[in-house]
Formats: sequence, C-alpha cells, structure tokens
Amino acid sequence: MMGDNTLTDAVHWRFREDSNPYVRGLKVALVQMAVGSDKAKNVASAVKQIHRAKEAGAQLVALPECFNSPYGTKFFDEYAEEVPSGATSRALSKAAAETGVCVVGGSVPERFGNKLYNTCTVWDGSGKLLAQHRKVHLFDIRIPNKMTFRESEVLSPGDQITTFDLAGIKIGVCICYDLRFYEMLHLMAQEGCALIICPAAFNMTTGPRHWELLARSRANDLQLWMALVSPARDTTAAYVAWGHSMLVDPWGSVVGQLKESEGTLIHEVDVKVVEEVRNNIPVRTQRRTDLYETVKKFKK
Ligand SMILES: O=C(O)CCC(=O)C(=O)O
Repeated sequence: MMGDNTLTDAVHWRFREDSNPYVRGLKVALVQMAVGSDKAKNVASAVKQIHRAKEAGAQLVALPECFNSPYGTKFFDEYAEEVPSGATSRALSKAAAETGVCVVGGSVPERFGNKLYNTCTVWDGSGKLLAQHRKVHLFDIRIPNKMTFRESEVLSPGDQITTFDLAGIKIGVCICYDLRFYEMLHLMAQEGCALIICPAAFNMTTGPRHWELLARSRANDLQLWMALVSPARDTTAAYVAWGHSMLVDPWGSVVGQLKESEGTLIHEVDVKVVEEVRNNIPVRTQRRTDLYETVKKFKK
C-alpha cells in the first residue's frame, strides 16, 4: 500500500495516494501527428486525436512541438497567436473540457507584445489553463553541412521552470532543446516530478544520435518517467522531424516507441516505479555535494 512505503527522500518526493484517483498510474497518450502548412487543419487534427485518445482510455494527452505550424524560424511570426486568447488555445481548452483529459499542448509560436516564444500550454480536464512553459533554451546550433538552426533570430527565451500537479502527481514540462540541459530537469526532479513531458522535434542529424540517448539518460539519472513527443516525419518538409516518440521508465528502459509515421503511443505511467527505483538505487541521498560544490577540492 502506498501510504506505508519506504520513501528515502520524502522531502522531494510527495506522491499522495489519498488524492490520487489513478492509484498507481496515469494513462498517457503521446500523439505523433503529421503537421502541415494549414494551421486550422493541424489544430483540427490535434483535437481529433485528443478525442480518440480519450476513447482509448487516456487521462493525459500530449502533442508534439510546434503542432500548429511548420517548424522553422520563417514560419513563427505568421503562425503566432496569443495565449490563452488565440484560436489554438481555445481549441485545446475546449477539447480538454469536452473529453475531461489533461492536454499538454505540445508547443505553438506564441505572440506576447512584440516578442515571440515557443510555448507549451497545459489544460486540465475542465479546460482551465494549468501551466504555460516558454522554451528556455533556444535551439541555436551549427553542424557544418548538416544542421544549422537559430531560433534566437526570432524567438525570445522563457525564464521559468515549469511543473504542474495532476491528481497528486507532479509533472515537469520542457521543450525539445531544453532536454539537453540537465540542470533544469534536475531541478524538476528535486521539486518532486515523477514524469517529465517533452514536446520535441529532433531532426535527421541529431535524432539518430541523441534522441533515445537523452531520453534514457534523463530518466536514469533523475529516476523518473520521460515522455518525448515528436511530429511525424515528413520528408518533403523544410525541417524533417525524427519522429520516434517514446516513453522511458525510471529504470531507463524504453517501454514504448513509435516509428517515424503518424501514430499515438498509449501507455500507463506507473508512478510507483519512481519510488521503487529511488529506494533500490538511492543516489538522490548519496550525492556528495560537499565535494562537488568546492572546485578547490580538485586534485592537481
Ligand atoms: O537538440 C536537438 O538536437 C534538436 C532540438 C530542436 O530541434 C529544438 O529545440 O526544436
């Protein structure tokens, strides 16, 4: 029974069985949808998938990064909307209220004053905005002859770390390149997150090299569930997404993974496994911060 457990790290880990209707788990749906240039069509497709996931029993539905717009700096201004008054926000709120599921709305280009952000909105089952994450680490890379991208040419970075509570389960949100920044996700784990959801769109250069590696590394290091949600691959698009949406458990094992085409991965996230792994391998209480925090202790 959950109440009588052997938590080693109760300060950081606050799973509350009394307030949790899911008891052990949460059925999540990761929607790997095709994204094209027609915004209304993209949003309608996302809404349809939310309803289908609900019919399949999902309690939380997550969409990919940039699901209402093609991914690319030249598109963001044209597709941007205000949150929560824009048409995409309103459609997600309505879908969440109609289905009663929590919707993690991938990301959309958000207009705020004269700035643009890459933003994930999270809606509870009554359609209320639960959280809003603006991508903190902008995707600026240059791999000669392979992949150059500079989000910072048009986007501004967010300055908040985002977590939300769903029926006693704390969930973190990061967007794509954010995943590479261990420190931010580490803070989410310290805050008590059992699951981190990452709407993302890796590409054909970094996808095969780092997608699974990063998902499994974060899950293993932080001992929590990692859910990565990509758009489906479209080889005719200016930016070709890797796909392979996946769910990784706190052991670092991939428990479900899509290929590159459209599909939805539905799987139970058993929060008890977080506690089990943290009790079995208690690295969280064994860290030698006394040593790490003093650079002077390096041997010459
Ligand atoms: O980190 C990567 O390799 C891909 C990141 C990305 O595509 C993004 O941040 O949108």
